[in-house]
Amino acid sequence: MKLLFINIKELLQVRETSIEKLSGKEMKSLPSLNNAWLLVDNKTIIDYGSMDNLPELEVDETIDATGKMIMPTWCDSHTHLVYAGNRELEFGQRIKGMTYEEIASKGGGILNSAKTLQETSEEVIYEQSVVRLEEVMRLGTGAIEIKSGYGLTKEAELKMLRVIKKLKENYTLPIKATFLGAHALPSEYKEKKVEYIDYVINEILPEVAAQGLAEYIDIFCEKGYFTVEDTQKLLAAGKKYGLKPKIHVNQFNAIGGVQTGIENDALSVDHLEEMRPEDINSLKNSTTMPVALPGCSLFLSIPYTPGRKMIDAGLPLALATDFNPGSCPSGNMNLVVSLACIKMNLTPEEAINAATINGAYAMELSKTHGSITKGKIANLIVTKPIPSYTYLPYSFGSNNIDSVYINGKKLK
Ligand SMILES: N=CN[C@@H](CCC(=O)O)C(=O)O
Ligand SMILES: [Zn+2]
Repeated sequence: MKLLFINIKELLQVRETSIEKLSGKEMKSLPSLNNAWLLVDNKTIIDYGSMDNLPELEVDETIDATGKMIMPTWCDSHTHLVYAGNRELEFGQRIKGMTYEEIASKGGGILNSAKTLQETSEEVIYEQSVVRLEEVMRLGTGAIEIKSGYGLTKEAELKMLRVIKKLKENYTLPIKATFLGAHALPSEYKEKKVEYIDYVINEILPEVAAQGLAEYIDIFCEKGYFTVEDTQKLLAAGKKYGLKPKIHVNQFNAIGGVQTGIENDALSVDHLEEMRPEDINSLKNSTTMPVALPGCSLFLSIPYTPGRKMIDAGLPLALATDFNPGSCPSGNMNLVVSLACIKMNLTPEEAINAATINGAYAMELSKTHGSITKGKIANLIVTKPIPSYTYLPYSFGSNNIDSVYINGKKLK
């Protein structure tokens, strides 16, 4: 099936050669082609060029994209999209003045979601997750990472990971699974944190690995949750099973988790709302991608990751949603890109790079996704007619997406 898009107002994120990621000043440029055509064969990007030089091509379908832009789909490298129920009651409590930490310390927060998930059947969790996955795909997400971490027992963690596996089987976009057994301390383990970490390492992790249910391992390295020592111990154990780290660090406090992540060759360190100069320095010359989650900052009214400062220091940066019931009940990458510009002072070019190619890197997908490059997978966003790509982050809250293609196929 050959598909030809013609009269594309601007083809964005066009990279002749495949790149892994962009850092510092490189993020300023978003290469594009005006008045372009794009040829897709089945699921692969075959060729592109200017309409001034459109060759004679035999195709099955021609799509006129007059006034519209085409770009790679968003790569959302940090989500908790599989969960049960919601936390709207806590939303009300926060509006009345309680903090996220206070709610968590009273048994709400992650433990609340874990209780609901434990009591919900695998089928129902799957059905609820499908609704969210299809929604974010229609919003332009074409590659996604999903974490466990609302199970907190062997049975419930495996149940979550099986739901992720079923999503992988039934949807054609790439989905990466992360094991986040150390997301919070279950109440049965209060005052017994060492025992819980040992339970995660000795009981759950081997089963996750044996069943091939995860690519990555994660931990919430934070005051009141898990320490740097817990993080070191868990990541070392994960390594034995070939699980690379992608970890939650520096959300409320900077306690050294960035360095532990880097020392353990973390693919990414995520959140980073609280960054010390030494955290920025440690990330220089590392292969670890820093990931900002501005939707979480918006929803919890906490500081935004100092993305401007980090890019100015020469670092790469990826953007992701953190889609979860407690700190960011939205999986809308378009909003994330707007927030990165409005609240973190990223330019539209930097934000789009962070949400495409750098997001792909944070899921080990940059060889196949994240840019318009010959041979890459045709996961595409076709915008509505818009004046420029700056209009995407500028018109925050508007849906500028006309259609989305996954593996060269238009979503219904
Ligand atoms: N901070 C840790 N985990 C999630 C929130 C989980 C929750 O509140 O349910 C996050 O990334 O923000
Ligand atoms: Zn998260």
